[in-house]
Amino acid sequence: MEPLVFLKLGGGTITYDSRESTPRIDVIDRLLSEIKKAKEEHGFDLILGHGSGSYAHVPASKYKVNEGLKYEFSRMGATVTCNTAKALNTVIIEEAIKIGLDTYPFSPSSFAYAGNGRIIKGVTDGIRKSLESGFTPVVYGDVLIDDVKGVTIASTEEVFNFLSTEFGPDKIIIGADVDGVFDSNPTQNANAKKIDRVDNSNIDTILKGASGSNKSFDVTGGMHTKVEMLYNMVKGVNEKFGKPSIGYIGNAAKEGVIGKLLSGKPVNECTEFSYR
Ligand SMILES: Nc1ncnc2c1ncn2[C@@H]1O[C@H](COP(=O)(O)OP(=O)(O)OP(=O)(O)O)[C@@H](O)[C@H]1O
Ligand SMILES: C=C(C)CCOP(=O)(O)O
Repeated sequence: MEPLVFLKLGGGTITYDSRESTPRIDVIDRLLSEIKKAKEEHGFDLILGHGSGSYAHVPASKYKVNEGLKYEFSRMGATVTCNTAKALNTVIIEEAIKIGLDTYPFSPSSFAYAGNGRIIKGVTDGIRKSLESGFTPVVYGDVLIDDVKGVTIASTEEVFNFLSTEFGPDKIIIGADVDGVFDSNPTQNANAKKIDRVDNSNIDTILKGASGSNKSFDVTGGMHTKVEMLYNMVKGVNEKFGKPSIGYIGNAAKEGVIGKLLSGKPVNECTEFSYR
């Protein structure tokens, strides 16, 4: 069996923040090419995920989708948000087709079910079989039907968290628009210092310095949620599968960083996560 890697392409990297529902096609193509090359050279299995950026975060925030079916507009808002998330997924798949990367889309709204904001059930046979058949399955942050709230938002990290308990990935990479995790928000504090490693010894301190996203429309918690969920995934794989899993938050906006992380080459623009 090949090593299994999860890779998220952050919404802030693959879309324009200030232009609603506008993809950065050049960045998407570069990242997909880095992925294709690394896969051809190193032969790992990959589950690819992508955030929503200025696509679904905008209606999710406008229609307060995370509050569930509370308002008269909630059902329509959930459908618009779900459809908008799918629209970016369609762009990613179209670009992968052009580049020759064999992807296959899996919408979390169709395979996963939530309970009070967390995924509690999901059918993953199709994802497993697609991996065995040589595809790169592609998932994304989506709207899910929720047992308690009616509907909820599941970030790509939440989807990865669920899939990590099923598949036990060896490596989990979160591609963001910063060089990793800093001791405070680097886009607001020029003196912020980058953290090279996160593990059992410093996770609590690091979480204190990791705040939300800079984007006004973000509904999934920014860097704080990423740090918390990535650490928990790495820990969870270690405990459930009895093997190490290594995590990275790295700068997907800088050329070559994702390719190197996928290939196991040294990278400065990242923070490494482990559990001992
Ligand atoms: N301690 C920190 N270290 C690094 N970045 C931080 C920190 N605290 C806050 N941030 C902010 O978090 C942002 C990354 O989170 P954000 O949710 O915007 O990423 P994203 O890749 O667009 O993800 P998503 O796809 O979930 O929207 C950075 O651009 C930065 O402004
Ligand atoms: C806003 C929606 C529907 C999903 C957000 O997912 P993320 O961009 O991975 O945080």
